[in-house]
This record gives sequence, structure tokens and C-alpha cells, in this order.
Amino acid sequence: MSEAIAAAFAKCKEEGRVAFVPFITAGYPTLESTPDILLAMEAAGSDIIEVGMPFSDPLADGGTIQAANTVALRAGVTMDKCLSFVEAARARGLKVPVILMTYYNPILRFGEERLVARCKECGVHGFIVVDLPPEEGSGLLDACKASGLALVPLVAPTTTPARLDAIAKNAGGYVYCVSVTGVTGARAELPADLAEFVARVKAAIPLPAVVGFGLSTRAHVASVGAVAEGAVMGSAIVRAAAAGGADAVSALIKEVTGRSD
Ligand SMILES: O=P(O)(O)OC[C@@H](O)[C@@H](O)c1c[nH]c2ccccc12
Repeated sequence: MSEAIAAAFAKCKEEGRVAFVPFITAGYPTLESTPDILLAMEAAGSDIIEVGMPFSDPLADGGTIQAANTVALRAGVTMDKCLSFVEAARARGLKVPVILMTYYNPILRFGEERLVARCKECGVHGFIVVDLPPEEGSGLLDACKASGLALVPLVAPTTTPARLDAIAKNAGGYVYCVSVTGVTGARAELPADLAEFVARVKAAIPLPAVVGFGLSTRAHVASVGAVAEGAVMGSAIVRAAAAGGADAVSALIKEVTGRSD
């Protein structure tokens, strides 16, 4: 299934554009809204979608996504429900690869093997596990490898060359370059040394590089497109979803990708 991720990047390359990768917290702004939002994301021109399974202690998240986690958990999102939202969107025709983004605790509780099996049924192509360092991740990695799912690593500007090399050995799908040493959340400017950071990552890890943290505008997406294969947008999408549901998410994606019909 990680071939679907490679195919998504190949298509973008052919079309000469950066892959657009939106993020939404499952069950936000309402429990029923996620399948509609996923389908709206695809229709508006997204290439890969990150679905966040909310967690009570989201240590890498800023205020916007923290608040979305709280609302979604209060509404009753569970891992089962999160996966069933993706399954429902697939049944309604969703084609683009989906990555499940979460912290390790919900995975541990659900069970690694069981999660991987269920992800295959629901059409989830891989994972980003924010607080699972590679040293601790062999169980999930083995389960992913056996099923063809990708374990997408996160790297930051502070990641050392030795660590980049170690991460390269088991990385799958793409490498998520965290643009800042901070938490998620829309920011006015991208860091000045982004190009240098991404070049260093690409030299060490032979996968498409995707940049996230802080992007909220068309100019941000275009600047990332000059140095990397993909651009993630999370907090700005979550805010749009809160303000106007799937329609507002669709309008924002059309605006920032310049892919309006
Ligand atoms: O919200 P931002 O600044 O646009 O960043 C993307 C981000 O939301 C998404 O990829 C994400 C949500 N939660 C995370 C936790 C860690 C790393 C990444 C994430």
C-alpha cells in the first residue's frame, strides 16, 4: 500500500507541482463531519490526507490542534471510530492515500497488529507516530513492513546527521520535515533556513520530503514547493473546518493550491 503514496508523488512530479497534504483531526468539528471533510479535501485538489486520531496530551501540538483534540475526544472519538470515518469515505469513493497521525498511546491501547490489520481494511496507508522514537518502534515497524504500510518519520532542524542516517534505514512513504523547533500552528513566515534544512534531509533520506508546521497561505505552499515534494497544512485547515465545515476546507485548499477549477 505504500506504493499508493509513491504513485501520488509521481503524479505530482509529472504535473510539475508540490503535493498538497492537508491534516484534519478525526471527529472535528463534529463527530459526523470527517468523511465529508476527507472527500472535500480530495475534490479540492489534495494528494495525500493526514487524519489525526486525537490524544489527550498532544505534546507537539499548538493551541488550535490541542483544542480540536479536546473537542473530538469529548464528542467520543475512538480509534475504531477514526478508522471507520476513513472506511466510510472510501465507500463513498475517496481515492487518495490516507496517513493516520497520532501519538503512541492510542496505538498501544488498540494493539499494533490489530491496528495494522484494521488499517488495511479501511484504506489507511501508513502512520506518523509523533512520540515513537525509532529505538522503540520495532514492533509497529515490523507489523507495517509485513503489511506494506508506511511508517513515516518526523525530522526536525535539530536532527543530527547520524540520526538522519539511522532514520533512513526504516523510513517509508515520505519524510516529514518539521520546519521549526516548536509546536504545530499557523505562523506568518517560514524559517529562513528551510531550504538548507530540507536539502540536508534529502541528502540523507532517499524519500520525498514533505514540509509541515506553520503553513497557512498560498505563498507558503509555493515556497515549500521550491524546495520539497510536499506541503502539509494542519492548523489553518482545522480552523477553516471549525468556521465553515467541509465547504470552508474546500475553499481554503483551492485558494492555497491555486487549483481552483
Ligand atoms: O498545524 P500546522 O502548523 O499546519 O502543522 C501541520 C500539522 O498540523 C500536522 O501535520 C500535525 C498535527 N499534529 C501533529 C503533531 C506532530 C507533527 C505534525 C502534526
